[in-house]
Amino acid sequence: MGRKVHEQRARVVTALDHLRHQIGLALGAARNAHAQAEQELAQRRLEQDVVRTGMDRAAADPELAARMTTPAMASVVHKLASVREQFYAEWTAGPRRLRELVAETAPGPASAPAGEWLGRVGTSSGLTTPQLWRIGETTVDGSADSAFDVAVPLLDSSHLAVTSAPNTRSTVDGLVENLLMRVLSTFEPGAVKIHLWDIGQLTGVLPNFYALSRTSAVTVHDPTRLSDLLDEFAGHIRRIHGYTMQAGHVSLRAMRAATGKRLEPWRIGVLYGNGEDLQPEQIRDIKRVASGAIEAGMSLILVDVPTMLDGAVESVHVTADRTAVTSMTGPDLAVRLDPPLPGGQVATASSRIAEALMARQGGPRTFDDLLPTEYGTASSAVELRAPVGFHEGEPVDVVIGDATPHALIGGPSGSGKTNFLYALLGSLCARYSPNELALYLLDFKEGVSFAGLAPGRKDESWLPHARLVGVNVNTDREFGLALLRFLTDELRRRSAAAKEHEVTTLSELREQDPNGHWPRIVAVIDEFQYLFGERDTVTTLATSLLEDVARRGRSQGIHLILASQDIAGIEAFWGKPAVFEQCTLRIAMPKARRVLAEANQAAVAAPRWHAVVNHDSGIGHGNQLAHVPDASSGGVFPALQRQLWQRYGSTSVPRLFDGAHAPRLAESTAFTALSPSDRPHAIVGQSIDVADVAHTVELSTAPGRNLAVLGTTQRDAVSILDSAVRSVARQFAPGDVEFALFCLVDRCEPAVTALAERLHAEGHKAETVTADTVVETVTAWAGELADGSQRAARRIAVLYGVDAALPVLEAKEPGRTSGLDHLRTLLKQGPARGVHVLGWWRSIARLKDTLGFGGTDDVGAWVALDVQGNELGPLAAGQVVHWSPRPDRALFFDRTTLSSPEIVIPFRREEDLDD
Ligand SMILES: Nc1ncnc2c1ncn2[C@@H]1O[C@H](COP(=O)(O)OP(=O)(O)OP(=O)(O)O)[C@@H](O)[C@H]1O
Repeated sequence: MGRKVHEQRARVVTALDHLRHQIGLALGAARNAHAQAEQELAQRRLEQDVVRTGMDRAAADPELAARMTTPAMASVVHKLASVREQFYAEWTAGPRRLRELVAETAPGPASAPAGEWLGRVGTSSGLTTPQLWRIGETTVDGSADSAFDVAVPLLDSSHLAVTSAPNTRSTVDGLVENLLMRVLSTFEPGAVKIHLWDIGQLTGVLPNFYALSRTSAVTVHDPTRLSDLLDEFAGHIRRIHGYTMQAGHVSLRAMRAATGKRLEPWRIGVLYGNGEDLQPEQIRDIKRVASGAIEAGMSLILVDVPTMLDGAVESVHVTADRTAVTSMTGPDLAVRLDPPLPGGQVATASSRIAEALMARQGGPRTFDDLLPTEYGTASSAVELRAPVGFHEGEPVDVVIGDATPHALIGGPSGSGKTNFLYALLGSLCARYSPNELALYLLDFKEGVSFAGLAPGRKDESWLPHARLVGVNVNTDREFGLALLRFLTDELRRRSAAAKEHEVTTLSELREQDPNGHWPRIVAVIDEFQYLFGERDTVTTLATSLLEDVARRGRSQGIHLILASQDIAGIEAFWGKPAVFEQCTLRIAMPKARRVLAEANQAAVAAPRWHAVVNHDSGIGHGNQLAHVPDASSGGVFPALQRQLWQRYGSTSVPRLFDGAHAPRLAESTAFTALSPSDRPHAIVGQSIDVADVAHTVELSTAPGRNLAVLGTTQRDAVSILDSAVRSVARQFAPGDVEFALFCLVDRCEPAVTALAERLHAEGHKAETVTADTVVETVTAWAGELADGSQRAARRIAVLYGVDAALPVLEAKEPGRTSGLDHLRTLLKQGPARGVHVLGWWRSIARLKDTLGFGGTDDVGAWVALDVQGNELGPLAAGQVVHWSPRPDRALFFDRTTLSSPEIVIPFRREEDLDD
């Protein structure tokens, strides 16, 4: 038993010894591995520390030097030395390559030393821009040989954020001035606009730019008005973005490349903060502007404005005098900034660029500068586009088309509205032929502002594009209605044609119907608020017609230009927002109010002879300021008109409607066009209409085909009878008509005699009847009606002052029918037998007396002079008649042709013209 136990124990002890040995071995191996790992770690740490510090600096550092000289670290030191050797062997070419790169992408003033360019005016037209702009240099190993340029991207590429250590403002200013001067000296003047804003300074931001700040190249903004500057930038971005996208380009740069034209200047906004946070909304606006700016050719340089911009932005942190670190070169390289440019030389260079810019923009432009070299070559199929003025030497266009179908022009009296209209009309008419553009011009102002566009006494020429010129229509609001009616008729005609050709727009119609005559129509209504001047049916009708034209005109190429003294004009729109909203083109003359959007104050600040042209319904970002050349002083417009007239003049003459001018029968188309007819019409007076037409009464055989002239105004009454008789006479050969002129009022005798002589001269039979023979004549004429025989000739009885003869006519002799009864017979039965009465009654009561109980049916047509509307109702089928008598106008009603009475202008007899 004892031996067995002993053997067992010995086995255990042996096993344990073996185990201990094994553990000892394992532990020894682990210790070794650990020691090796620690050494490797120390080597890697040393390697890292040396790389971070740099070999040379590490050797000078006691702690690092001690570590490096440890024998265990020899391999590390050796490796680093060989890597460094190899790197420097390659790097010797590095600075050269970088220098070449900068020279290539930052040519000329963008990187060259100032002595080579400072003071010279740039020449690049700005189709492309340098990609980098030098700000300084740096070196990796401190040696001059390995120095290379440090340059930053800016235009079309990036924003720049500059931050500064305390007391480095002069270095920062030097950096910014240097950069801006390189940019300004690269391009021809005007290609870059710089906006300076400094939270702490009203003036004195970059004072060496003073000369440029008097031009549009540099604008210094009020420190309290950052939001205005940001709004302005946002407006430019929206506008530029709008038109580049519309033309199918993603950015201004892409559009420039595609079109080969520099359409806009680059804009650089330099914002100096003070390192403290701006207001949250200002930060938000800066970020918003920054995010869309690059595509619109705008870059921001933010100095000590603590914000992170999205997208492309490079940074420069000025650490000490002329020293900075930049995002281009990384945190390890200290950049030596270029020395500030000599202040005097910068000021001189600024003056030179400013002078060159002013010379380039030219002095005040003239009307001739608005005109193209070749006239009449533009097509209006898509739109009308013409410059109307200039801004900093560049033309400012007005576009009338799909997006801006109608225009509203406002400005106080004398602010140049009429001049603007002339500039616009001249610029348009020189570009578009009368086949492309037709004008309808109406001026409600007293005066004759458009009269020169129609043929006149002084000048035989006219504006060939003008189809209608209406002047002095301030009391003839109906003429405005007539124009609007004409335009709605034209709308209808055009939409019918469009339907027929299965198209919807004018440009498509013109494509489908190339031989059709489809000019764009522009109707100008100056002082249009007169249309809405009273609470009456004219206003109601004008409103609905105007809304119709405004809504539907766009697609049919019918455009309105409404001009007014601001307040009055805008108030006229109250309750008619449709028209106002459709006028997306707004033109505000200086001091115009309410024409632009409420918050848009551009017109307040606009200088004299300028206009704010806004194609965005008056919203601020659409503002384009334009100096409008003088187009209205003597001889300027007429010179163009004469050239255009010589070119196109043989086309039809525009109609001139002059409300202050009494029309003459002999000059009226309605009269001159008359020829013999078996359906004679008596002309009563000129219509208030777009076409040169007259109101007439057909003298047919229907009952009631007689005419009554009512009122006391002898001159007009005589004129109306005169034109009625002369027009009838013109429609008959001698012998086919007979006239009896009843002179019942002595004062009419000269007129009656003159008319009789005229009729005789024309070969007509015309007897003169006086108060003494009136009864005898009507009795004879009535007798002839009664005997039933049909006369070959028509007979016209013309009675001047029937009321004066009533006592004689009413006189009754026993057993005989009175003269009055015979007259009644003539009125009642005459028309059916070719006998008509044209009579003048000086009061309605006397007319009623004449007609007796038979009612008014026998007078189917009447003309009222100084008679109030309410007296006329019974003569107009009981309708309410709105009529307040006014000089030289009359109210006409013919129940067979008119639904309600209309205004006529009596023709003036030649004998009365010198009144
Ligand atoms: N751009 C301009 N350059 C030079 N003179 C101008 C210019 N614009 C207007 N004028 C002159 O100023 C005067 C008033 O201009 P205009 O008649 O165009 O003003 P308006 O606004 O139409 O005034 P109103 O409503 O009283 O007729 C005219 O004598 C005109 O010749």
